Amino acid sequence: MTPAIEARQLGLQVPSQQWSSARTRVLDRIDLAIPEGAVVGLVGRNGAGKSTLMRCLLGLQTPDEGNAWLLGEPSLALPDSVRERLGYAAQTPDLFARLTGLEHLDEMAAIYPNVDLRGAAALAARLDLSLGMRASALSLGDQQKLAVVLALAHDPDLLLLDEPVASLDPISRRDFMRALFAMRRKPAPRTVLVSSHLLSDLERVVSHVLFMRDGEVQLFIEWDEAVENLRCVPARERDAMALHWSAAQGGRALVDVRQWPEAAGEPGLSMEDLLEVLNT
Ligand SMILES: Nc1ncnc2c1ncn2[C@@H]1O[C@H](COP(=O)(O)OP(=O)(O)OP(=O)(O)O)[C@@H](O)[C@H]1O
Repeated sequence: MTPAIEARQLGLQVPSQQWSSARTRVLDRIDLAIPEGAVVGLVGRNGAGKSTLMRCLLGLQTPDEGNAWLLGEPSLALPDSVRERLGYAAQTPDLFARLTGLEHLDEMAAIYPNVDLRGAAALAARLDLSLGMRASALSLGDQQKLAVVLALAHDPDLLLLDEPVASLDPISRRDFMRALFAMRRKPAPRTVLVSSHLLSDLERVVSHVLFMRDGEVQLFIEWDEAVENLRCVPARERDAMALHWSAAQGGRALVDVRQWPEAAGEPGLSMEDLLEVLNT
């Protein structure tokens, strides 16, 4: 089956400093195939390249190496038939300051055939967001909520959300994550790529995790499989059997219990453990 999101050898370099010819690699030959219906948590420290990856996947930024495809079509030449099936909320909400939430939805309804105004209003109400206020009058958290409501309004098959809950209060975050989780239960498979630093929130909703560091994909795995088979264990030295090793906390290794059976008794895996071992 065609992956919902695919990247092959996707690479991007940017100038290291304003007046220098040196270049920094922001995306490092990324290969990726995200199956339809996956809800993928994109995790990495600040500057890992998460937003840049999303923009390249969406064709909003042109990579200087490799290619990407969304729903089987090249990211840099997406036909309208695929654009209509995409939803995207950027890290910084991209709104029209003078328009209210309802006016944003009307604008969308004029472009997209299947905008569900009732569903959008219901989600806004669940998130305690007023759709009658101009975007410029909304708090940053409410602007983020509106961006998410808009990204979901036309019931997209593929949703890319860049830190959608960073400015949300805990109750809105919980409601939003529930809405995201409910999407997985819809009959049609729906694919979601969502970046967040709020790992305990992600743990509840994702089917897969994608860890990035310095523009590279370190790990892409089904979360249930990771929880079942991976453990972080104390290890003073790098062992050939370890998948990753970190010198932090006296040394810790990421191991697979099928190759390292004594790790089976270690405490269960959390995303925080994984991030720490993969990033220190
Ligand atoms: N157009 C650009 N020009 C210069 N540097 C850029 C450009 N685009 C991205 N970068 C750099 O690429 C790196 C990755 O940035 P990106 O925003 O993708 O990271 P991120 O993982 O989303 O970070 P965060 O968690 O802080 O949002 C950063 O060091 C950023 O400064």
